[in-house]
Amino acid sequence: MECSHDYLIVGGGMAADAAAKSIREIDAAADVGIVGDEAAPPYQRPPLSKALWKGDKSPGDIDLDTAASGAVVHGGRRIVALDRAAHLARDDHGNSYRYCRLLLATGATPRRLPFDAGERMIHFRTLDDYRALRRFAVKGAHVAVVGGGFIGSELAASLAGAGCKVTMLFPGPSIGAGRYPDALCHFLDDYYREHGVTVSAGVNVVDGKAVGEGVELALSDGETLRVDAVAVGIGVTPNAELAEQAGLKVDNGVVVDDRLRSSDADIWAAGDIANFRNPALDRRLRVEHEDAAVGMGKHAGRVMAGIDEPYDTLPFFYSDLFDLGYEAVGLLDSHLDVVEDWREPCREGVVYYLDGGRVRGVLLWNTWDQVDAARELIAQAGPFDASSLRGRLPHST
Ligand SMILES: NC(=O)c1ccc[n+]([C@@H]2O[C@H](COP(=O)([O-])OP(=O)(O)OC[C@H]3O[C@@H](n4cnc5c(N)ncnc54)[C@H](O)[C@@H]3O)[C@@H](O)[C@H]2O)c1
Repeated sequence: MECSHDYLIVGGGMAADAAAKSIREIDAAADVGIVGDEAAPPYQRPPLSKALWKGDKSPGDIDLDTAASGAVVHGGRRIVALDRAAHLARDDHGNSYRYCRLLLATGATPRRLPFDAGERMIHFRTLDDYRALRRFAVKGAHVAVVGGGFIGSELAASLAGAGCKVTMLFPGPSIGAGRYPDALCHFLDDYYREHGVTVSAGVNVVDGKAVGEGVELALSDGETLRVDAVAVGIGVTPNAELAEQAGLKVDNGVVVDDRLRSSDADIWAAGDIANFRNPALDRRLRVEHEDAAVGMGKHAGRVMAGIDEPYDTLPFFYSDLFDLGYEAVGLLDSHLDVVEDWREPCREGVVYYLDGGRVRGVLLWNTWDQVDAARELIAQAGPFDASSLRGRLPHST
C-alpha cells in the first residue's frame, strides 16, 4: 500500500496526539497521518503507574481520542526507513507513506535487565505492560519492583496500595537518589517501609528465571528472591535509530533548533527523543515527562502548520507517592546547590536547586499553586542564596 499525507507523524504517543490536534486547529483541511507501533491508539501514559491502580480510572478512560483530530491512525506499524530526498517513509508491513512534513515522536524504549525471565517480568512502559502486570499483580501477590526512579517509586506505591506485597530493588542508596536531597530520600525509604514495602537499596538483580508460576531473582547480595511478578523501571533509551539511519543530526536524541526542527528542514522532533536548548536554563535538554511530550508535540504541530515561534518551555513534572505528591519545574539534580525550605520536614515544603546563584529547579513538595512562581524564579538572573530563597514561595496546601 502507498498513501500520502501532508503531515506524517511517526510514533503514536501523547506527543503525536498533541501534534495532530494542533495541526488541525491551524490547518483545518490538513491530511494528517500517524504511524505508531502500539496497537492501541494514543493514550495518556501517567495513569499506567498511578490512577489505574487506585481505581480512579480504567483503561477505557485514558484514550486520547486522536481520531477526533481527523488524523488517520495507522496502528501496529513501525516506520523502519526514511528516504528524506523522496519524502517517503516505509513501515515494517511493506507500506509506504509520502509526506510533505514529518514529525518524529518515537518516544523511548525501556532499558532491559540482561536476562529473560518470561512473561512475569515486565519492563514497564505501555498499556500492554500495564495489562500484563495487572494479570499477575493481584491482591496478596508478591511483586519485585526493580528501579527506584519515577516508575519504580510510583509503581511500588501503587502496588502496595492495591494490596500486593512489594519488594523494591535498586543499586542506588535510596529512593529518588540523585534527584531529591538526602533527608527527603531517607524519609521516603522510611515512608515506603512504614507502608509495607521492603526497600532493598544498594542491591542489584544479577540474574533471573521463570520458575513455575513465578520468577526467581538472583541478587548481588547473594540472596535469592522468589516472587509472583517483576516490574522493571530502570530508565529508557530514546528511539532515535530511525533518525540516525536517515542521517539526521543525533546526539542524545534528535538535535532540534528552537522551532523543534531537526537538521532536515521538513522534519521536526518532539517528546522523549528531542534534544532541544532551553534558553532559561541555558543548556540542551532531553525531557522524558508527559508535559514535555504534550507541550512539544503541540508546539511542533503549530510550527509545522506555519506558526513561527520558539519553544522555550521549562520542564515540568509531577508525581504521587502514596498520599504524598509534588510538582517540579526545571532541573532536579542533587549535585547542584540545594536549599531546603521545609514547613514541615519532608512532609511539606520547597526545595531549590541552584547553579552559580541562579535557580535551575524547584521541587514543590506537597505544596500547590506555585508552579508559575517557580517558573518566574528560574527566569530571574539572581543571584540567590539560602537566605533570599527561604520563605519566598508560600507553602500553601
Ligand atoms: N511522574 C513522571 O513524570 C514519570 C512517571 C513515570 C515515568 N516517567 C518517565 O519514564 C521514564 C522511565 O522511568 P524510570 O523510572 O524507568 O527511569 P528513571 O531514570 O526515573 O529511574 C531509573 C532507576 O533505575 C535504577 N537503575 C538503573 N539501572 C538499574 C539496574 N540495572 N537495576 C536496578 N535499578 C537500576 C536507577 O538507579 C533509578 O533508580 C523516565 O524517563 C521518566 O521520566 C515519568
